[in-house]
Amino acid sequence: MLFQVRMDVEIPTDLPEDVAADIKAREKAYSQELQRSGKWRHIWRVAGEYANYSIFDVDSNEELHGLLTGLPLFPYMRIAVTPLCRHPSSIRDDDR
Ligand SMILES: O=C(O)C[C@H]1C=CC(=O)O1
Repeated sequence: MLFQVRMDVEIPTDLPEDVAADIKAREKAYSQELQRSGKWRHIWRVAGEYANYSIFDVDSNEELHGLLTGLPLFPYMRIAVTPLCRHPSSIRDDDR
């Protein structure tokens, strides 16, 4: 199951810099591990914003929920999820 996910990050300005740096480092490792696993298929920065558009490929809504709530930055994010399905004109075999 494919989902487009938009993540907007809002780290409080009063969060100590070292704490924020640690969370971002753990977020990067978590994200890259999921990308290597194929669960997090794409990630794109929204130009000019601390936000991304991502594509997740998961087995269920529950799995997506678990992955998103496990993000180290989750407490500081607004997340919007859009379910996707194959477009009849797609020429890509892996769009499912
Ligand atoms: O930078 C972001 O968009 C937030 C988050 C998503 C992956 C990651 O490494 O950080």
